[in-house]
Amino acid sequence: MSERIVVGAALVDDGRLLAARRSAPADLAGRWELPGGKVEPGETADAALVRELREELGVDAEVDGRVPGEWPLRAPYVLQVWTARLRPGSAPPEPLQDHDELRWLGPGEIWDVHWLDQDVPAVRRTLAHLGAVEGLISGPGVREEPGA
Ligand SMILES: Nc1nc2c([nH]c(=O)n2[C@H]2C[C@H](O)[C@@H](COP(=O)(O)OP(=O)(O)OP(=O)(O)O)O2)c(=O)[nH]1
Repeated sequence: MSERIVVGAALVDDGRLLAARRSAPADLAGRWELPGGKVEPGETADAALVRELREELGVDAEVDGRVPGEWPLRAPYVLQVWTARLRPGSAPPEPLQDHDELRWLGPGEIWDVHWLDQDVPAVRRTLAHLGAVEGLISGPGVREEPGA
């Protein structure tokens, strides 16, 4: 079967990254991820991300660019990450669907949440990308991932 893309948002606001705690399915519930979802047939990745963020979080977001790389999830899915921001006037994110808690993580807090195992390399790469591209997130306050 050909691979199917799951898009995750590195939604950044005021130098903080949004993490979302999954409420389902049972084997993923309680673990933290980048909000997003599956790209539907005929849909572009960035359109899928804007749609998922509206459905899941109730926000009006715009996508900036893709974090280089692709991370395997349960076959046939792979995770791609795009940086995104809230449009002016957007409602603040709320856990409307798929999640039961949200956290804006500052530079020193990124590894305070229990990310899904498969998200850890994607989050690590995202931080490096955000630091390089926008000077966001990374900086003297960033603590190393435990055990990295
Ligand atoms: N959104 C998202 N999903 C992830 C991440 N990491 C990870 O393993 N996944 C998995 C969980 C799900 O099995 C799958 C994405 O499914 P989803 O439930 O978020 O997608 P969706 O909104 O399109 O859901 P659906 O109702 O159409 O199944 O990818 C991540 O960082 N973000």
